[in-house]
Amino acid sequence: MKVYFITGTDTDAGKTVVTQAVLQHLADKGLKTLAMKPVASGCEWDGERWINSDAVNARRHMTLECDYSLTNPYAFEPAIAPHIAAEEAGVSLSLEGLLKHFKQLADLNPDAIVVEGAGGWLLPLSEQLMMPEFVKAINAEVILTVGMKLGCLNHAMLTEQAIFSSSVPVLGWITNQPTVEPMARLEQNVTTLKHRMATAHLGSIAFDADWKQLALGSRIQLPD
Ligand SMILES: Nc1ncnc2c1ncn2[C@@H]1O[C@H](COP(=O)(O)OP(=O)(O)OP(=O)(O)O)[C@@H](O)[C@H]1O
Ligand SMILES: C[C@H](N)[C@H](N)CCCCCC(=O)O
Ligand SMILES: [Mg+2]
Repeated sequence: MKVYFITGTDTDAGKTVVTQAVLQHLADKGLKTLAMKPVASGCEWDGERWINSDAVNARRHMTLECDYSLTNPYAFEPAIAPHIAAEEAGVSLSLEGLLKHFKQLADLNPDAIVVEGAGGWLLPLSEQLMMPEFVKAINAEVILTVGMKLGCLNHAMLTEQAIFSSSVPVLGWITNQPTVEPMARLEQNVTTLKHRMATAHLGSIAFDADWKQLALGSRIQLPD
């Protein structure tokens, strides 16, 4: 079983778009997939539970089925830093708790699990725990979403270095245009990244207001 962890240069970089593209790419290859958004802040009450739109979207693109609570075991209402949302909700986020839910997904025997982070790479989950510890524990390979805006060169290189420092393998990076107007000199910035990043450019996703309805699997390439 392969595990992909989708991180980004920042919140709003396009991790959810890239998560969709990765799930579609794997489905196009005929693989059995499940999705996980382990910790989500920014949720809506559906009458029974807190629901997060990233998790809902990812679930549309996985090929196996599971209960919502396995995709998104920790869901908090306010769109704030998750460790603060958890503390306010009286929830203690622990590595054991996260791994228990991940194992329930793995027990469904998928070929791949695609996990979307929250925010950027160095995300606190509690006073003791940071997201990279979970990523390492689930033996994930990281895909870095680079949200193409001014400042992204620094953020992309810093993030790649930080992932290396966490001793977690990086598969590569995907460029995403999160705004209708592309950043100035978009192509030159991509060229600079290709020159400066240590890992592979796995694809690029253009802005499209209808991205949720699009087949994005062919926009990226993942090694087998
Ligand atoms: N390629 C794109 N085309 C159209 N809209 C996009 C694209 N990429 C991002 N957006 C828009 O930008 C916003 C942020 O993107 P997204 O939700 O994927 O970010 P994220 O990195 O997943 O953030 P979070 O940390 O909240 O999970 C969304 O509202 C999305 O609709
Ligand atoms: C609410 C937002 N859209 C994300 N889900 C959470 C972003 C957390 C960022 C934490 C930080 O690095 O400051
Ligand atoms: Mg997201």
